[in-house]
Amino acid sequence: MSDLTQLGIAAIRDGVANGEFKAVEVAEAFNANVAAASSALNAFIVETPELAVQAAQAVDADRAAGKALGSMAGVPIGMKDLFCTNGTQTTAASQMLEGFTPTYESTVSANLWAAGAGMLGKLNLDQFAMGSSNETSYFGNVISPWKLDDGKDRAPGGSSGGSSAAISARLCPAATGTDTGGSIRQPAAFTGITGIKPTYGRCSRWGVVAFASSLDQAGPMAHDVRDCAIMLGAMAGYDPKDSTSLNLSVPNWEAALNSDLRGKKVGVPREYRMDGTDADILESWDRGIEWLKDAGAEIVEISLPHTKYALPAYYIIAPAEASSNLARYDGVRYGLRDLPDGAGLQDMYAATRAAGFGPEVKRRIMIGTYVLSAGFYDAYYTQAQKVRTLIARDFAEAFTQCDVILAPTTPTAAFPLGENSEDPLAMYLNDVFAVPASLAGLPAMSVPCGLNKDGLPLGLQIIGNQLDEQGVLNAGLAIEERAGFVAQPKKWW
Ligand SMILES: NC(=O)C[C@H](N)C(=O)O
Repeated sequence: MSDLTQLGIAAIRDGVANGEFKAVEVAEAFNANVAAASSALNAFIVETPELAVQAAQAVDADRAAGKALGSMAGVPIGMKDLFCTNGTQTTAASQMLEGFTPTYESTVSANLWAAGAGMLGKLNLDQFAMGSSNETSYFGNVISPWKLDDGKDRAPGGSSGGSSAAISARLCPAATGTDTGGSIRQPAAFTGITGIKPTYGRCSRWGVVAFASSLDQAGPMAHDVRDCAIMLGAMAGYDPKDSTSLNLSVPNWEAALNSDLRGKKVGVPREYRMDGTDADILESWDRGIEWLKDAGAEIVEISLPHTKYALPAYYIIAPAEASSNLARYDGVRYGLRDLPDGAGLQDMYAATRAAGFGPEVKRRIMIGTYVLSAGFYDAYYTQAQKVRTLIARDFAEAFTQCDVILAPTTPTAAFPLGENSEDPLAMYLNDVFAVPASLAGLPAMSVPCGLNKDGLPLGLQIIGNQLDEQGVLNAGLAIEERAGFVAQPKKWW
């Protein structure tokens, strides 16, 4: 194989296991790509080439000794900088945590290392995972490798934009993401890669910097459905350290992949045909419906009547939880401390939080504090929780009529950087198709389905019932096989 960085997880794992190439060669090839793209794409906050090589050496040694290899053996990955990594700086892309080096490892990253993966570095993201374009990062925005002739820099999506950019530019074959309201799916759609948010509770949140704890879920981002199935299998599993972790065994999703959808019903939600959605996206949705029919599925129209309330409910619940979670950054325990001369404790809190949080994080803390305040709690927070229940019920009802749901991932393709940054509502609208599944805790995936008329990637979303990652992956595979998406960004970095 001439260019090892063109390979995904399955091909690397198999090639290392068969002795076609060494894990160290793979790590070095990706390290070289990371180094070459460092300043142009800004996808990594910290690069750890030595850790990638060390993990690969251990895999090569195990293979030479005839030991059994893990499901991710020899695969170097990028780690979203929201996962605590023992001994490597973890910042959540904030000034607040700049220089914070955890003394413990998140459960998900520990699971990946135990499966034989190695770390290429910590990936950039929107600050505290709040954003849809990566422009809220304290370390500067990631630039999507996808460029058009207009020469404009485009958003790689967010919040997992370092992950999406790095995978599509072949700086890593896969990366972790987290998804609170679209943060895996929207960046995957913007960059022509695949990403799945599993059922809430599948992956432990222990050691993941908290944003909105009732919504936050980790998941894999990779080139294709098989790679996502493999990596999710390595990430997931019961963890007594996370009280919302599901005490269930992890299915072998890869072994059960099957794109034959005969006997399956695919729901197409009427309410997702929304004004403001690009014509290209609506066309790709129609094509997706035809592909799933071709795979043997029966298409049924379904109704998710409370869809239009999902976005407002999300932008109440997520900030409410964020305002509570982020109260811990007080300058006392860890992270930044700003202490003006002669100041007291209150002044220290205020100065620390004023300096350490960026504008979007402050906006959400203020919204969250407002909707939780005594006079407004019932009017906003309680109402939003009721809406959340109705949305979950809509899905439960829909899944009596279909097995999986097909929808667009985003209303538009990747937008130029700066285009939405002055208008938070326009930015939030990007999440319109993603947040309903988040509020209901359902598994949902984005699969690339083609390019729009300008040449930018588009994604289709598959939403499944609770715990039915397999159904989501199988429908995703049926789309992937028919879309034949092989486009890559033209290399300019
Ligand atoms: N964190 C996420 O899932 C991204 C979403 N756009 C948000 O800003 O909340």
